[in-house]
Amino acid sequence: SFGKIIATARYLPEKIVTNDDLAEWLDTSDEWIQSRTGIKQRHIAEAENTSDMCSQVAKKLVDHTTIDPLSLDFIIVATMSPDYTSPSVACQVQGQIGATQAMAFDVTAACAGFVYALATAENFIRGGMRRGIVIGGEKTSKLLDWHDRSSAVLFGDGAAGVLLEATEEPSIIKQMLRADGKQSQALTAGYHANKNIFHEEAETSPALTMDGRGIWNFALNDVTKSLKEFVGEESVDYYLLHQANKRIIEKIARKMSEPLEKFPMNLMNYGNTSAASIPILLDELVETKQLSLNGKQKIVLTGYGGGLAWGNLLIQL
Ligand SMILES: O=C(O)C1CCN(c2ccc(-c3cc(CO)ccc3Cl)cn2)CC1
Repeated sequence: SFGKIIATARYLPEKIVTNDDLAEWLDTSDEWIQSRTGIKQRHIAEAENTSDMCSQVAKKLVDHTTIDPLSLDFIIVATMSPDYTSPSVACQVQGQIGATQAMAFDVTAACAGFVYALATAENFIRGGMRRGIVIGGEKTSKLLDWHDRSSAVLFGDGAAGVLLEATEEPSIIKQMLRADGKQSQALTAGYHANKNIFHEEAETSPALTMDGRGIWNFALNDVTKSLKEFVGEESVDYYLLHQANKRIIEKIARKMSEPLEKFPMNLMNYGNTSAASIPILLDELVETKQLSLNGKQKIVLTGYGGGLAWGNLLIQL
């Protein structure tokens, strides 16, 4: 069997923080942020943690499809901002929705996480599993240095995901997963103090660090080159790229010699939601009926970011 996306759902925390809000304590401006990133606002979770947002997504997927949670074989959550290292967010979600027959684990691949997780789920279905949930969820706001204007303005919180079911026709027809660990320091977050009773290491800040230039070049070179090879002569209706930066997406569209209309963007409303960015965009496109889950349209999902990791999926919806 093959996996088919049966339903999509998203959850954004209520609080909206605008560029002007950030300018109240950061030396930045709405003009700078919008012109350089395309971002106008972002949602920031307050009391809710990553597992709470992911559980909301799982609840929506179960409620909208009226499936029995006990019929779920797997729950996979892609996140770089888990509540804990143990238990996984996926296990927390599994408990919240009572899907006690499902195996559950997290995937850590930063902004490529959802693509890695969906490819992993497809492989489980090809291996015999029948139904599962794949979620990308982030609360990067708890990892940021909120006084570093170069990174604090870029990120937002949120979660979104899909319900995947076994069918006879292939839908996720091609996958490519890549990594370049030599550039692992280009985006770091959540470093755990490396100390125990026997060894003390100089304290390193756990705050997110980003080599913007390094990731920018990686996106325009490695990611774009892979995307060109991956797509080949396929005719693609929509490219759902990780929503990191408006100018990057425009440059990739040009390098692909494809019209910008094929590269929908919602980063202006959410900022960079890391592993949640692609499923949030997918759910919005389904909601506005630009995409329908009836097997006609061909889309490509492209995640790229910390690791460095990146990946492409070609899906006939
Ligand atoms: O000065 C400027 O114009 C700055 C230059 C640096 N910028 C960047 C650089 C890299 C990213 C980025 C981040 C991730 C992590 O999810 C993944 C993919 C990308 Cl391409 C986002 N913004 C912001 C505007």
